[in-house]
Amino acid sequence: MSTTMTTIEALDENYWCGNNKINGSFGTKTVLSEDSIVGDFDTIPLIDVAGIFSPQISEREKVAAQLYDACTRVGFFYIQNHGIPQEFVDAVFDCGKEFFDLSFDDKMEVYINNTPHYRGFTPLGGAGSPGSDGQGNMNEAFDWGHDSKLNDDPNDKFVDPHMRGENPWPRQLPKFEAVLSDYYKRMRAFGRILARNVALSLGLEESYFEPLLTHPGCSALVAHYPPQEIGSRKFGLDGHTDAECELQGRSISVTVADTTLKVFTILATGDVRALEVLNKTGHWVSAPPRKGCYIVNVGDQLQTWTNGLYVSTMHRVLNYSGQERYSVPFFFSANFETIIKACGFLQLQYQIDRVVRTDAMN
Ligand SMILES: O=C(O)CCC(=O)C(=O)O
Ligand SMILES: [Fe+2]
Repeated sequence: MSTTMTTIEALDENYWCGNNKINGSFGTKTVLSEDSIVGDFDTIPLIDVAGIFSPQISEREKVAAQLYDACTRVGFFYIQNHGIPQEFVDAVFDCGKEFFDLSFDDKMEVYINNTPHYRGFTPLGGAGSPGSDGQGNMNEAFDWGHDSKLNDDPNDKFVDPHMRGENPWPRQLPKFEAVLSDYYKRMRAFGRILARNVALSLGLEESYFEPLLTHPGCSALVAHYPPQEIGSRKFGLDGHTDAECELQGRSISVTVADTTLKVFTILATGDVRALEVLNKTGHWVSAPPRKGCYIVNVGDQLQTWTNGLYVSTMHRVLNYSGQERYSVPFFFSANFETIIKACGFLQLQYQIDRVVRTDAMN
């Protein structure tokens, strides 16, 4: 096995498949209804994360306890008081809108398939499973991620030819690269702090993940979802978890090469409601934007690291709002060459958890 790829190791038979899937493959959970419901939004917790910046361990522990609760029960949570100024977010949205307003030919100059490392422009309908009209998801997007200019690790020896590569920037928009690069650096810095609190929430040393986050293969995208006809059975983005384990149409479930997996996603939603999260009873619950908040969700890496204790929950986008929608997910990932495997301590922990739950049911 090469050490220049992100790998999910085969999981032991006690691996619990979260609420959605087995060993990283999609969609084993039964969806009881295709229609969304106006859900109880309290089921997606709101966490004030100001305490993660506190020098006092008691403050950090208070946040960690809430993270534990949200990540084990839901896999999604809102965060407020995250310290990222709104103008940084707005600037990325503005750049995204300018980009999507370019002509199709201009956008195609940075076509994603012109790079081997998944960067640049995906046209409307160009990703996801094609429907009866041959079109995929009803969104267009621009992806960017780790490259030599964004790297902040002088010891980064990662040389994989597939994920290692430069971002193609649109020549028509002079500020685009600077704005998206600034945002990337800020979100990576925030992700590293949040990862310390995730470690604390798991009863690990706060620095536990740090050696794996020195040149993390984070990526981000700005997406545009045009309004969809109500009731149309097209998706803005079809049901998925944040694994992105798909390469050239092949779904890869156990060993994942040439792609990055997500530890967690930090999503700026804009102000248009369209995101839906599959809750534990198999219903799609709307997750509306909340002012000043990001939505964070557990990705497949974290689900694997925690042996399924933290759940990577399925979600989708349906834009029935009648408005143009934009969103900016930032996918926080580990170093490309990290081998992702469930930690022994957490395997034990989860087995104990499961015994307790079984006892409680009897
Ligand atoms: O735009 C959204 O609300 C969600 C986007 C998303 O789930 C993704 O890009 O993985
Ligand atoms: Fe997602």
